[in-house]
Amino acid sequence: MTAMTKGLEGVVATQSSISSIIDDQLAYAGYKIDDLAKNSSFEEVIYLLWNQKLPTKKELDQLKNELAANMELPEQVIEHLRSYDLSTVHPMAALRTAVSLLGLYDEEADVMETEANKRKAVRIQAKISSVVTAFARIRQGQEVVQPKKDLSYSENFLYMLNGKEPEDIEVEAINKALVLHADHELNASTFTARVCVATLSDIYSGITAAIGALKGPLHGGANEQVMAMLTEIGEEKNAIPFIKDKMDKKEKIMGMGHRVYKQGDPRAKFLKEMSRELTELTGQSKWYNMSVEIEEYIKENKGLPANVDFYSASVYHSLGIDHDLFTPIFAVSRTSGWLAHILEQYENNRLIRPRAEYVGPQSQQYVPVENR
Ligand SMILES: CC(=O)SCCNC(=O)CCNC(=O)[C@H](O)C(C)(C)COP(=O)(O)OP(=O)(O)OC[C@H]1O[C@@H](n2cnc3c(N)ncnc32)[C@H](O)[C@@H]1OP(=O)(O)O
Ligand SMILES: O=C([O-])CC(=O)C(=O)O
Repeated sequence: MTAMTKGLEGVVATQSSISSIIDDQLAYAGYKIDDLAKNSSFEEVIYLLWNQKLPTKKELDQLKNELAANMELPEQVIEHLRSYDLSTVHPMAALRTAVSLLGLYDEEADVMETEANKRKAVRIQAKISSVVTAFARIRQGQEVVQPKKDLSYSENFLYMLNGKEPEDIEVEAINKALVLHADHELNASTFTARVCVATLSDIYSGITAAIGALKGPLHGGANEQVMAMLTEIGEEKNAIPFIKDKMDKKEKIMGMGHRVYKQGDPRAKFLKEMSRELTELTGQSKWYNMSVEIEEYIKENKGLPANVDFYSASVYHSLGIDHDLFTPIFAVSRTSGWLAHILEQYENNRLIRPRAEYVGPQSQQYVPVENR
């Protein structure tokens, strides 16, 4: 057996052609994230991740149409969302449950053939944003908004969330955020998805498991925590004393640090710029200013860079999105990467089953319960 590495740091656990992090640069199927963030639609990125090539116009149009055509949720799923205790259920828990439930209404859920899995990938990607937006509206006591077939994925997301067609700047921000969060090599939730389906379990189980992993605050859940921290800080003048105090108590600063990037997360600069623009536009620059102060302080004193979750918080806040929907938006985007990895895993599968180094007591003598 090889030596144990805590948290599997640095362990190469699979081969993949979907995304790469080389010299702190992220690329999807060889295309730099900088180029994709500037030029791509989310639908184009979905196609790229699933096929490892950019689509032709015809292929892109076909995927866009298929996604728009599959966004509507089964009525039973909407009814189920209505049945939750809406005052306490976290949207990530609702999403995790609803995706599992969607599998019950997909006749092909357990058909393990490649083409059926690709069809399910389209259906899951299409419906995931409808689940998030339906839940968000139901808990506000609002009607569920049905998607429009002529809108893009990002437009439909905002339309279904807010019940009105979005402004260009909102669409641009959401599209960029979806592109930037879509895939990230073997992060914890993607690894979870691959472990799950490597048992030859179904695609809905893989996505449900991945949502559970993304929910945690050390992973996707950090973006909500960043906004909670900024809200608690309240004013720019409080930022550094607050952070100093947290560091003295050895508490982690959410949105800072990364397992792989030690110099900087290449996605963060795009979110930082969006945060600057959007907070200025909404007259709420304090969120951006505070974030910059925290980023600089942590970099200087702890050598840690901001990760993708840090500035996404003030971006989504500026778009008027509820804070507990930040991680579900991450999930909507990352579903495209999870699905790509699940399809790749099925194509070249082997059970994922590492070993544990046993450190507990050995050679214990069994004592009957009445003598203990
Ligand atoms: C999309 C994403 O998932 S991006 C990550 C989102 N998560 C967060 O933002 C949560 C905050 N960040 C963290 O908890 C970590 O940086 C992680 C989980 C992202 C990476 O963790 P790891 O690679 O396991 O690093 P680990 O937690 O072992 O930290 C190493 C050292 O840096 C410190 N450190 C790491 N992150 C932070 C942080 N955010 N704030 C303060 N200190 C930190 C640790 O306390 C530790 O210090 P020590 O050696 O003095 O004990
Ligand atoms: O790769 C990671 O460990 C976390 C991350 O940044 C992501 O999933 O986008």
